[in-house]
Amino acid sequence: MSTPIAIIGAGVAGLSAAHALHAAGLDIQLFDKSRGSGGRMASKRSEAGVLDLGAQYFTVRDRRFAEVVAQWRQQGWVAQWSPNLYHFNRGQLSHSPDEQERWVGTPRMSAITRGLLGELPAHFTRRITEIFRSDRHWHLQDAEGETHGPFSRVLIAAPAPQAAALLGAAPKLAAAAASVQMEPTWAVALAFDTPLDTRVEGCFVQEGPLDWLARTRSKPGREDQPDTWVLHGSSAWSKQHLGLPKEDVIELLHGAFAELIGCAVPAPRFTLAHRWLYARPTQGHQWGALADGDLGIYACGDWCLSGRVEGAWLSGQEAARRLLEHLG
Ligand SMILES: Cc1cc2nc3c(=O)[nH]c(=O)nc-3n(C[C@H](O)[C@H](O)[C@H](O)COP(=O)(O)OP(=O)(O)OC[C@H]3O[C@@H](n4cnc5c(N)ncnc54)[C@H](O)[C@@H]3O)c2cc1C
Ligand SMILES: NC(=O)C1=CC=CN([C@@H]2O[C@H](COP(=O)(O)OP(=O)(O)OC[C@H]3O[C@@H](n4cnc5c(N)ncnc54)[C@H](O)[C@@H]3O)[C@@H](O)[C@H]2O)C1
Repeated sequence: MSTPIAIIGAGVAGLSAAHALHAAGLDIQLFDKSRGSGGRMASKRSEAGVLDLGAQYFTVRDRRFAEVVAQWRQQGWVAQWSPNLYHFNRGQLSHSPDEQERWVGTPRMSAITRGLLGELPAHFTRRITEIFRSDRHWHLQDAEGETHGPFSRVLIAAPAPQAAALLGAAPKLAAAAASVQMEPTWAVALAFDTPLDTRVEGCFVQEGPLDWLARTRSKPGREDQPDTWVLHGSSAWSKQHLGLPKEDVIELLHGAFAELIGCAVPAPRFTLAHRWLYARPTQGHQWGALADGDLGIYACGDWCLSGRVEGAWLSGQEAARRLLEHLG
């Protein structure tokens, strides 16, 4: 058996790379600090059903991604979502239909990463704190003080600030990752006993504290759920209110929602708030992935491309391609 490759991060990018490397016949091992896969495309189980707190849907622009999404559809991992779309601007809620194809995981966003993970070897609740070289191989140190290895190569698929912290052995890659600013997003979920009397199923909000809101049961595979809504704070608002207690965030975003939705909004029977510290890069890049083939260190993630699900998947593919190219 060959010395395996370590992949840090089991979000879309890490799993995209893992798949490509596994398909090429290489041994890989995934490490993630969370309890499961998905990263920012994770879904949370709650007493009000499953909630997509991060990525809400994805669009497809790249041909290679279109091909893989067609396979995911055949496997039953994704379906098209055609919400009754609105936008809110200058105090007005307006119907805003368009022709864009939008996709969601079924019956939850995390079905995609769960499918990609399959039987791949993975270690969860392992926050990697250091990557070091010894005896011509790489080793990982985790937050519990445990060491993992040896590995022939290491691929880091974490958000840019977290990747930068692990890239000490590759200063040029570390500098590139450290140059990427990522902004936070507060996400709030509200569940109502009586369905809200509105036709809105998704809304782009262009002013005030909110950026986006979606009605969960309008998404395929979630029709039987209670009437839950996911609200996202804007980057500016989320940054300004980063340290606010969750109860206050819920109260403020619930208030903003009630003001714009245009129907009576009773007290929710269930609420939840989640803070995404590194939700989105402030700008896209065209790096594809970062690589130092001599050292055997690679980095990928949405921040290397578009800051979206598609960018994350493509970046994972590019990191794997460059690794395989270096292997010859
Ligand atoms: C609120 C929100 C809404 C969004 N909406 C959309 C949308 O509608 N459409 C869209 O296309 N995109 C959306 N996005 C963006 C999309 O979710 C991301 O682009 C994509 O999921 C990023 O995937 P990734 O694999 O690059 O990173 P991540 O999903 O962040 O995966 C990185 C993984 O690395 C792990 N990790 C980090 N550091 C360590 C460490 N030291 N040790 C071990 N593991 C570590 C993390 O736990 C995580 O699982 C949204 C994001 C957020 C936060
Ligand atoms: N909140 C966060 O942290 C986010 C991190 C990363 C991405 N986020 C949002 O994801 C979607 C995905 O972008 P996309 O794939 O380019 O989607 P899109 O549907 O094409 O929308 C892009 C952008 O265009 C505007 N828009 C699109 N359709 C309409 C419409 N029918 N009416 C009005 N405006 C429309 C809107 O501003 C969209 O944001 C994207 O929403 C990221 O914000 C969140």
